Amino acid sequence: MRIGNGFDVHALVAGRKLIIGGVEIPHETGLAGHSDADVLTHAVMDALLGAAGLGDIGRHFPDDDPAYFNIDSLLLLKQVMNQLKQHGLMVEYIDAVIMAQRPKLAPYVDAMQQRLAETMGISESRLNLKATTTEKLGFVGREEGIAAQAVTLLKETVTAKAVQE
Ligand SMILES: Nc1ccn([C@@H]2O[C@H](COP(=O)(O)O)[C@@H](O)[C@H]2O)c(=O)n1
Ligand SMILES: C[C@@]1(CO)OP(=O)(O)OP(=O)(O)OC[C@H]1O
Repeated sequence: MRIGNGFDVHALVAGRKLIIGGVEIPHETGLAGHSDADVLTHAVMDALLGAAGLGDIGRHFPDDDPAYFNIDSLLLLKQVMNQLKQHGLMVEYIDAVIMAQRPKLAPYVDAMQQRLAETMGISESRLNLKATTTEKLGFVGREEGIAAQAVTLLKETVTAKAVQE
């Protein structure tokens, strides 16, 4: 088993879409970034890459590369899953929390879970998503940004074990 954690923050600004976990959420502000700024998907990717010993998303998808301008982060997540497969790694479990003062995310959590699980090719039972406010404290509480944190366990497939031995 291998453990990984990922953390990401994006600023809330006017004139951008709010996309979290691949789901577009109606809101008066959205997340700023070079990509679609899907803060949850970024945290999940960083957790997966960390557990695989493959660095971080900035190393794989540089934020000055025009190829990633406004890109759908789910496409990047698919690429991360391909990397895991090549290294003989499978997702055992992912648990993640989104920190947002507003909007209320509970109505969208099931849809995010479906989108992420489908993109990763894993059962929804291997993924748990949560949301919390920060009780109006800090940059999240002032609605200046949204943060997300993910923890994952990866297991080695039989092929990977054979290569190691
Ligand atoms: N943006 C958010 C934040 C929280 N929730 C849900 O509300 C519950 C209580 O949040 P507290 O920060 O007051 O602990 C939390 O467990 C979430 O279910 C939400 O939907 N959207
Ligand atoms: C995926 C990338 C690609 O530019 O997305 P960004 O929107 O720049 O977001 P950030 O989390 O700051 O860095 C990760 C980048 O690799």
